Amino acid sequence: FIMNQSKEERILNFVLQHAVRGDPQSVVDHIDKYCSQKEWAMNVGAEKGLILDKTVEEVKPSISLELGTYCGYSAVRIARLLKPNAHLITIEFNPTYAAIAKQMIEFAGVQDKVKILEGPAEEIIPQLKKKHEVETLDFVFLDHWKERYKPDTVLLEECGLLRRGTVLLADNIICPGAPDFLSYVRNNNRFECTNYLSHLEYLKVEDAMEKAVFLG
Ligand SMILES: Nc1ncnc2c1ncn2[C@@H]1O[C@H](Cn2cc(CNC(=O)c3cc([N+](=O)[O-])cc(O)c3O)nn2)[C@@H](O)[C@H]1O
Ligand SMILES: [Mg+2]
Repeated sequence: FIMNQSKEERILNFVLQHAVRGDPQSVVDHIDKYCSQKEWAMNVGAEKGLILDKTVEEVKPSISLELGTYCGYSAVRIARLLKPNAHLITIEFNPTYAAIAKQMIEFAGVQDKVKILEGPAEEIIPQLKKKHEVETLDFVFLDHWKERYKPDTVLLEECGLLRRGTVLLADNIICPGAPDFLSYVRNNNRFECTNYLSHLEYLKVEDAMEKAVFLG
């Protein structure tokens, strides 16, 4: 247990030392092993990760966006399921976390499918069309600050990044909770919502994910 390292560095080093390079499933499994046995961390985890997997397999997105990269656990989890030539853009505003995630994504061998953009989502979302050649998004995974879920959803719509059928999937609907996002999408007749009850990563605490399909 190396004290002068951050928890995120210890997670990365555990993966670098024990997981199989180039094997995204091995990276995902080793992050889950470390965070369930040694130190809790806010990765979406294995149980909610299955809901994420099923949604990605259902949508078969060509262009996906993730808000809140953290150590890259869900970026690797999503990228491992993407079809050839499909891409994930993931936004992370903490440079230390972004550097960890970059190494995690490269070790997993999915770096050709993932683009990490550093900065606050509210600044980067308006740049996606012109600067990052995005037309519209097929899939969005929300896992950043919970009070940003609603404003950034409104921003995505205002920037013309949602099209009929774009699927949003939001983590932590119960814990820590995103009440304004939940009431916004559930009371907005332009979203079709589904709730998936689950548990908080690595704990017995209840949590849920919300799927909100944009109806155009
Ligand atoms: N506006 C933003 N733009 C870009 N990145 C952001 C933004 N806000 C936070 N982030 C980044 O998301 C990452 C992860 N993150 C996520 C959160 C919010 N998520 C949680 O707080 C959380 C908390 C618990 N929990 O407390 O049990 C469980 C979870 O699954 C969670 O996602 N805060 N930082 C961090 O690296 C942060 O820099
Ligand atoms: Mg989360």
